Amino acid sequence: MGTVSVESNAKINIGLNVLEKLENGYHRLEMIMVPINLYDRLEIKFSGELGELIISSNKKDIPTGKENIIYKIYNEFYKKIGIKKEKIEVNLIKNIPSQAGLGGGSSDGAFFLKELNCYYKNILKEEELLEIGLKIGADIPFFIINKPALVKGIGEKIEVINIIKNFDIILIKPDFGVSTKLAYENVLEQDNMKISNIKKIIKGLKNDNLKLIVDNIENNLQQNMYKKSKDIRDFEKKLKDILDVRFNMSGSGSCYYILARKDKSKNIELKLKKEFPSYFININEII
Ligand SMILES: C[C@@](CO)(OP(=O)(O)O)[C@H](O)COP(=O)(O)OP(=O)(O)OC[C@H]1O[C@@H](n2ccc(N)nc2=O)[C@H](O)[C@@H]1O
Ligand SMILES: Nc1ncnc2c1ncn2[C@@H]1O[C@H](COP(=O)(O)OP(=O)(O)O)[C@@H](O)[C@H]1O
Repeated sequence: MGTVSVESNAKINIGLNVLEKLENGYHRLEMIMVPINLYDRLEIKFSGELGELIISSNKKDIPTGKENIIYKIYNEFYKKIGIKKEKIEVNLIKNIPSQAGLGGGSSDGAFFLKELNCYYKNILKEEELLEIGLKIGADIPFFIINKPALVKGIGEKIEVINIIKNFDIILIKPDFGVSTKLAYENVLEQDNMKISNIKKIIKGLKNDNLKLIVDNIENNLQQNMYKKSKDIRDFEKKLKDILDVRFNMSGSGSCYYILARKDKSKNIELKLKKEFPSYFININEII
């Protein structure tokens, strides 16, 4: 019984290598993922009586039925613990852009799962939560751990890394989204794909060497989408014309980010706001 309010944060991928395609159609990856201070909010009301999940949201383009990741988590959780479902109302305040490569849906799902488990007195262990998460979305396990990490497998092998968080993350997003499925399609058939040197990125993160990080970031899904999508090519050209710093796509996009020291990020923000006011999202940090 009662209502809780939970913030679910976004993430960015700092480097993303697609290594091989697996039997189940998913791809084996090697990437760095970091949680950032950009949040959705879940207002969760436990009724104390049997029933179903009712989702409402401030954003009309978000599904509020069984398509919502939160609904999938709800069904899977009760199936796992083997008790009748409780009527729960979730009001989802979306602030993380959708189809952006920021993990918004996956994060909502992961934080709802952690809250459900907490409501049932931590009936499931972390590895059981990770198992449920992975069944529903490859990015969900990361948000259950929710720390800077080297992530492998399809997204389930998570090795937390201690890093120095001493730079800003400037987020920019065009006015279109990217389907994750499309970003993965034929990615391994592209030739001269540049890959991230993940070891050097980790070294840069551990030693606060921003140049070493930035110089070694590549994203295979970005390169795949660049080949497939004129919209992506046009967007990158616009950024290249006004920026003299590297920018990279997060995950399957369409959000891009620039990593910059705090004394530089304000100037970049002003330049972006002047040239493309609708693209600028925020200056964020790793949390
Ligand atoms: C690309 C990444 C990088 O962090 O994040 P986003 O850009 O979505 O935030 C993730 O791999 C996305 O994870 P997630 O968004 O949970 O993917 P899912 O819903 O599980 O899968 C959507 C589709 O993406 C493809 N997929 C996803 C993960 C993976 N390792 N290999 C894949 O091939 C599959 O075609 C799958 O059907
Ligand atoms: N809680 C949710 N928040 C956002 N999108 C959701 C949610 N549940 C399901 N979706 C669907 O998942 C798709 C991808 O959402 P999202 O995870 O935000 O993108 P990305 O995986 O690129 O970060 C959206 O098109 C949306 O229809």
